[in-house]
Amino acid sequence: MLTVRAPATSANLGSGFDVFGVALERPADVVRLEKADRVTIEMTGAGSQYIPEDPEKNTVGAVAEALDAPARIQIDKGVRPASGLGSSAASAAAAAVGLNELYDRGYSREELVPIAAKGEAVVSGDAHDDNVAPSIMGGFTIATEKGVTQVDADIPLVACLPDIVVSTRDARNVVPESARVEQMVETVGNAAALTTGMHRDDPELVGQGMHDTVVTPARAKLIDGYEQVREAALAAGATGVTISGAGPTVIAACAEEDRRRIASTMLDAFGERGVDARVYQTRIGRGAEVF
Ligand SMILES: Nc1ncnc2c1ncn2[C@@H]1O[C@H](COP(=O)(O)OP(=O)(O)OP(=O)(O)O)[C@@H](O)[C@H]1O
Ligand SMILES: N[C@@H](CCO)C(=O)O
Repeated sequence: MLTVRAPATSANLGSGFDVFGVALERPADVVRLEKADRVTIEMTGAGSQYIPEDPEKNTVGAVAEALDAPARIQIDKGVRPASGLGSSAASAAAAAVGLNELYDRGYSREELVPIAAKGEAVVSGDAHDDNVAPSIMGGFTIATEKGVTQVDADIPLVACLPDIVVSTRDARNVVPESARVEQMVETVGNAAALTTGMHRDDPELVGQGMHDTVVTPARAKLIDGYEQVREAALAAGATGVTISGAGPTVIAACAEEDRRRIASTMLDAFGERGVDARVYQTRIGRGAEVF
């Protein structure tokens, strides 16, 4: 059997709604695949009891169909679904990379991004590239209609996942339909700062660029304790804090030496609201790996 490890991802990063994404060093999904006459899916791991094994409803089914690559697919979830950590995308990315190899289809990593995004369309209604792109290509990615730009970057991160479920579909329903020109100007500045920070491996600039006044405030209302956790993380030294993906994970950029303190502060802040949470001390990492 072929084994693929595909990382969790954090999309948006505040100012890059539906465009920016990063691969996380941890957690990750591990997917095993072997050729078969038809697609079958077996799920284990975090939250797997809530994920359908029906190929029509699981992200990997659409990927196998797009690649005309039927297989027995075993998914060990390291990334809980509806987390804002690109759970559905990690499985889709692993399937795209693994089936491409198993069936010798010859697609490049960049060409596999829209194929994996077909899996995302199964769960959220739209084919977003911003989670599958970093899960396949690693690093920091800028996904637009013209394709994906990838930058290797090294930024320490803390991802704090509360015991709250926010589906991408619900989080998209609260996104404002329009923004003021001043907000657009601010967003362009922040996105440019963040991109430059990624090139320089500069957590200060990345954190500064994570600020967003358009989408994040609307979504924050879906996450009990978001403001308190954000303020606590900033007070503990985080350079920027925002919602990861569609939430409920809250993600902070920081300097290496502050990461442990920020992680425990974020856990405590959720705890003070009576919300259980788990925390990943992580960093920007590699894309899907085949073993
Ligand atoms: N292989 C899969 N792994 C995880 N979730 C899956 C998979 N296939 C289908 N799903 C469904 O996708 C939904 C979770 O996806 P959703 O996009 O809401 O969360 P996410 O991927 O963690 O978040 P985000 O995209 O915001 O980072 C759940 O309803 C789950 O049942
Ligand atoms: N960019 C997407 C990521 C989740 O798929 C969103 O924030 O809705």
